[in-house]
Amino acid sequence: SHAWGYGPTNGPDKWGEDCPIANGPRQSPINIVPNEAKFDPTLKPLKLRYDASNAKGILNNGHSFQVDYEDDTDSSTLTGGPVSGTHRLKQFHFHWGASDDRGSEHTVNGVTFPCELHLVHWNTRYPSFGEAASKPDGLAVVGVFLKIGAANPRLQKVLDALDAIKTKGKQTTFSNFDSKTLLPGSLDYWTYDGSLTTPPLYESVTWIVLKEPISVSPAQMAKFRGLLFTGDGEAACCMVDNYRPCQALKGRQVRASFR
Ligand SMILES: COc1ccc(CNS(=O)(=O)c2ccc(S(N)(=O)=O)s2)cc1
Ligand SMILES: [Zn+2]
Repeated sequence: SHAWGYGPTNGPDKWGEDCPIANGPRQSPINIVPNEAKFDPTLKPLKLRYDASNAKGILNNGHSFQVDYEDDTDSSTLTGGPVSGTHRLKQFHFHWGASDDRGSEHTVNGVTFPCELHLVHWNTRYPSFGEAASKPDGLAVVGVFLKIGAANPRLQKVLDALDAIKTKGKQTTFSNFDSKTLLPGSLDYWTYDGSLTTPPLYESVTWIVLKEPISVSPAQMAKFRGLLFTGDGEAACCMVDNYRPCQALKGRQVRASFR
């Protein structure tokens, strides 16, 4: 069976053929309707403590690119927020569009953003990421919207590394990067129970979507769009529109950490 992707023959509307959970009760992403999100005063502030020295490498995985972190100690963690216990940062990656009118996975009142950052964390009540990834409380992903504006200097180190990982399977070292610098000033968030937005689509993610976007310039967006889905020697296919459309809420409650 040909691998999943974002094309006409292997894209999101085909994923259910290999992954029946694609039509499950807690799929992601979703459209967030702020007026229908209930402020929950019991939600704790989000605590993100990241150690720049844990950054390991940057990889073109053929669907996006990701920056991988050492996760053998509790030095880069998410605590508080809607989750209990400690979650370790595993990787961050992005989703983006072929043009600035689309690209994010979550939407807000139907509004799309050109790009969305995902910081993936796993619950240390489980022995490893692989164990946690399929458990209902196994993962916590922080989503950050990117909005067209001034160039974001915090993105530049990541974007400058992309020339070295243009094609699928390429990776290079990437060290000393504090992913906290990618976060906006406010950590106000919406949270809901969801899933991975790519196969295996496990319903294991507590989503934490920040209300405040960070900026990205058109020139910086062009760098994302310079990547390829395809590997060396294959017919080149631009890595764009690597986002899953919004999924049905199916009765889920979205909570807000702010009034
Ligand atoms: C076979 O075991 C596994 C376990 C986990 C994966 C997925 N890998 S992953 O967790 O990094 C993510 C995929 C999609 C993410 S999103 N867009 O929702 O933040 S995170 C693959 C195989
Ligand atoms: Zn993602």
